[in-house]
Amino acid sequence: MSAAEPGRPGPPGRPGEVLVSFREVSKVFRTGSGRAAREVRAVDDVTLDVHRGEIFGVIGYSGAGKSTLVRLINGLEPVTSGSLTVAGVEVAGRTETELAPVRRDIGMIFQQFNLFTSRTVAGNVEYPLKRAGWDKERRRERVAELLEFVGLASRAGNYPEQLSGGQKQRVGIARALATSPELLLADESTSALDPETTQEVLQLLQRVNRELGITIVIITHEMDVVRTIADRVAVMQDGRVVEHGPTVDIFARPRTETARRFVSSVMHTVPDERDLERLRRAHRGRLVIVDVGDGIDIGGPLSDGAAHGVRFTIAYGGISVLQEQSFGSLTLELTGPDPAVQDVVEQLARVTEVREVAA
Ligand SMILES: Nc1ncnc2c1ncn2[C@@H]1O[C@H](COP(=O)(O)OP(=O)(O)OP(=O)(O)O)[C@@H](O)[C@H]1O
Repeated sequence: MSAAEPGRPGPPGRPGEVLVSFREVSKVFRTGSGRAAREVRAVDDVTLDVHRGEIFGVIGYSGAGKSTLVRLINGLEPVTSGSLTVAGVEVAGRTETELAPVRRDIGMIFQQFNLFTSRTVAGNVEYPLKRAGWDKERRRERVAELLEFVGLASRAGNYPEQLSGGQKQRVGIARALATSPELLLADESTSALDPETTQEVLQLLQRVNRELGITIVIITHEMDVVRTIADRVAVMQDGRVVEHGPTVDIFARPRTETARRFVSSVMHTVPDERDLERLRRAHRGRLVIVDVGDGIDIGGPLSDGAAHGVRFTIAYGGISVLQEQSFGSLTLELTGPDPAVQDVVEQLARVTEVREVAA
């Protein structure tokens, strides 16, 4: 298994085929000894599939277990229990020697780039090729090809300290791609970058995925990163995957409080506590938050309500488009006779998710 090289179109990938499979995977760190002994369940009973050819996002707050989850994939941390396979090969319980062939097919990039400061840009990219035993001429060609792909051909002789953060990450990406891995793990790869540079690096990762057919698992605490490039996403909290699915579904219908908070950090369609306080002061009627989007018809219940003396006002909300689907939420104030308002709320609940704003 080996991904296409820069310059050549990559395989389109076979959507749906599983590349990484977690089955009831846990990772427990044990620190200290005697009375100071402590156990941290960094990854707790995770069952999850990453499909070949996709960009899979892992989002969570600090300490949720994202880095540990991803480090299990290439065996940087051994699994405590459960089964974890990469391209059908079991990773759990393997020795370092047994892991070597699996690792050859996995590249990794890091938040702090982890470049060798004493080597040039070309030297950094060449390093994994040397380790893999490539001869000098092939290494030279491959390095040139990779630097061309990431747009740094003119910086081959520079040292990392002469580069911007975004350029350093592009060197990190070229180095990670050197031996044509099938899977790229990106650990907070844009967290040290400003918003504009973040977009540049994300666009490059998108090209790595689309043009070279490389599957990407990207860890982040920024929902904007997920929105920009992830096809599917897992939301982590306290070591557990509390929600996962296509990015559009998580955005359109977040089911857990954690996912809702991440979505509202970029969507601003759901009022936060401060907004709610203001809304309660400004609106005396019954306030409900309803999810809206393609295929959700809230017009029916609202027109029926109007026929029974219920008026509605849009107090807050918005609608956006992601991957060609529209979704969002509206906060409605309903006024009128109590039984008729109650009837409208029940009718709305039949067509969409309705959350009541407590008075
Ligand atoms: N080597 C280790 N020894 C002991 N505990 C660890 C170790 N690595 C991680 N942990 C603990 O495991 C939990 C999950 O950490 P992890 O770094 O995976 O989370 P994260 O979501 O990636 O957080 P961050 O975004 O801050 O890196 C934390 O409680 C952390 O302190």
